Amino acid sequence: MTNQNVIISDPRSGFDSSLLSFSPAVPGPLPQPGRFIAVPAMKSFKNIDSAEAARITALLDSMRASSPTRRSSETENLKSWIVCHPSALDMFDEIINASKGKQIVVFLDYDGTLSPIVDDPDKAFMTSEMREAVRGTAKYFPTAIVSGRCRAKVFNFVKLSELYYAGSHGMDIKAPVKGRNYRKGNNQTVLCQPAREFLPMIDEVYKSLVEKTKSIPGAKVENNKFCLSVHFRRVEEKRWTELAEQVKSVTKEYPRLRLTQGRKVLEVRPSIKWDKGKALEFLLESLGYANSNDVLPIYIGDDRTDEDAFKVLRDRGQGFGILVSKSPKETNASYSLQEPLEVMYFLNRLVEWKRSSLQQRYQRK
Ligand SMILES: O=P(O)(O)OC[C@H]1O[C@H](O[C@H]2O[C@H](CO)[C@@H](O)[C@H](O)[C@H]2O)[C@H](O)[C@@H](O)[C@@H]1O
Repeated sequence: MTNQNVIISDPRSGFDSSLLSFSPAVPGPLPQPGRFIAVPAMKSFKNIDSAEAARITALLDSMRASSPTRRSSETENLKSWIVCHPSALDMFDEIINASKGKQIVVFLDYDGTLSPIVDDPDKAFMTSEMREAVRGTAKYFPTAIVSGRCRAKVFNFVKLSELYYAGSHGMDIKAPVKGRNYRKGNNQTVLCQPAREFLPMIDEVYKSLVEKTKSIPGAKVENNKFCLSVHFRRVEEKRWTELAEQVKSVTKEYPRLRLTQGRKVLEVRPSIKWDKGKALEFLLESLGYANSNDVLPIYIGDDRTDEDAFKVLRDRGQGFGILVSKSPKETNASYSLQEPLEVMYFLNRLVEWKRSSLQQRYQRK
């Protein structure tokens, strides 16, 4: 079916079951009937075929679900979820025990992990207390920020030159110029930009998206250098389908780009096999820990895109993924933290533990 209006249902509503087979590439929150009551059951799509309409619907549903509002009936679900994904604060001693004889390496997502989610992406500042916690962490452990934002923008928020930065979902990686000698005398800037050839295409698509979406109040297109974010957060929900259609009308001309979703955001990015998981592996290798048992990576993130990194850790059987979430989500992470404040507590505990164990070692000498 092409070039005609397609009526498609919410996958949970029971309409049009032929379209239920599409599932997002990454896991989402546990399906809970009745949870999406504000969502219209049917959406009307113009000028796109049914398969495409199903894909857009799935992306939008998945996007809604990644920023859910907690209802009292969900408290029970949360309790049972926590049993499988206990708080990293409660499991702190287990994490420390697992790190015996190993170098802890810390990976931190930015939005929703170090800074709270806010309406205006340009105002997602981290607190100075959080900055001190990250600074302390980097003093004792190699520490990387892994973000969907472009590297320069996330650096402007974090403002710590001693960190590794992987911007654009890991497609732009840089090590601190004066890197610390963790393992192999790494004092050079490591640079990895696997999507370089896409830069002109991304710029072109950015301009088209700005033009196409300018009539939709609240829509915002963010240029993250190797990828783009189209923000839905300040758009009236009844216009989300229209916005998604506009995005699709641009990206369908670029088969080498793909669409993924995050927290009230659609991301346009190159279809290359590179993601936050690959960035984590690249950074471990750069630090001299490829195929090594002497390392314990800890990755903390809140977003769908962080699942790629959680999965790498799970597949390697190494380290811990920690999901920042207040509601139950299907995840490859081992542990959870509820919000950025808890992330800060966790980082401070890591720092305190390391400081006191170094002190004890010094006193024994
Ligand atoms: O990988 P991250 O560091 O988590 O970046 C993912 C996206 O984060 C930002 O958007 C999200 O946070 C905004 C500010 O709180 C919020 O307004 C938006 O709704 C969220 O999706 C950032 O603006 C995007 O470019 C990143 O891709």
